[in-house]
Amino acid sequence: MKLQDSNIAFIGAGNMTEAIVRGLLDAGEVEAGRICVSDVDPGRRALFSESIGVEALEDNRAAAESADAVLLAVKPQILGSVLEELSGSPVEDKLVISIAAGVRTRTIEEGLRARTRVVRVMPNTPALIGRGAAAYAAGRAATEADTAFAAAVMQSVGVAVPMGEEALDAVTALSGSGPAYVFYLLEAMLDAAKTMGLPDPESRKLALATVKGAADLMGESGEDAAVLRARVTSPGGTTEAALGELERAGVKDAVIRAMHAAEQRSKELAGDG
Ligand SMILES: NC(=O)C1=CN([C@@H]2O[C@H](COP(=O)(O)OP(=O)(O)OC[C@H]3O[C@@H](n4cnc5c(N)ncnc54)[C@H](OP(=O)(O)O)[C@@H]3O)[C@@H](O)[C@H]2O)C=CC1
Ligand SMILES: O=C(O)[C@@H]1CCC=N1
Repeated sequence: MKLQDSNIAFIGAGNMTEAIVRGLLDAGEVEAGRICVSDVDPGRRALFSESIGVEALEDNRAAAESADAVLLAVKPQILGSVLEELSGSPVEDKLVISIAAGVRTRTIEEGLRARTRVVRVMPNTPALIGRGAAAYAAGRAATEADTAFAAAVMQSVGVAVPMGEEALDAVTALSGSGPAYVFYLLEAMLDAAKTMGLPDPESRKLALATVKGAADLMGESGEDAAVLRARVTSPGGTTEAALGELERAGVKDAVIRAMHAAEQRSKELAGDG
């Protein structure tokens, strides 16, 4: 099954579906006519049909039945009811890709059929601009072609790496939730810049270039974060003063605790926390 020749249905047309669909369309990987979404919210359906230009239905079964691959993108807490709705339909014989945090491929197989081909993916929202980071793992009945298809969807909106399913809770904590940690840091940096009297548009430009530049420097140099941090930190200088505050406030430990909390929450959403 080739990505360009396939019809994809997204069940749940929320933030993550919007990021992936807009990312796929912008990348020119899939024609709008091959994408259908379904959602309970008329406002979301209107956004997809009117602004994004793809079919948007209220009926999950109808959306899924006309597709070659069905991407489950509702909240983990309501995935069970959506699986009930889809069970006994032709969806059970299609490739099912789930992006729901925590929910195991086995749970989806049990909700549909043991031989339903399931691939679980953990994406993130920068997929919207083709800069997503995703990891994926195959269920018991998924073929290599199925895994390749899910990988192709995610690679067309960013980087995608295969992982054992047992790693996906940790991946969720790292890259699934990760953009929020960076936005949190940016919020704080920009709040501080404002209190120092810096003008908004310039602060935003400088802060974004700093975060992107630091990430790219680490990627291109291949150096560890600690080495690059040391190169910024002149003895007795400004960075040392700043990092001292971060250390005293226990920020590094808090980030570590935050990621463990996200991983734990992913396990709880799976029902085995
Ligand atoms: N946002 C992110 O960064 C990431 C999200 N994910 C996963 O993606 C999934 C979706 O997350 P996200 O897009 O943020 O969530 P959203 O809440 O933005 O989107 C879910 C959408 O599904 C709708 N919905 C609710 N019930 C049904 C139903 N029975 N049938 C069809 N649609 C329904 C919701 O409507 P309403 O709001 O009215 O309930 C909402 O529009 C989650 O499982 C999450 O774990 C994974 C990685 C990253
Ligand atoms: O917060 C969440 O549960 C989802 C999964 C990863 C990012 N957003």
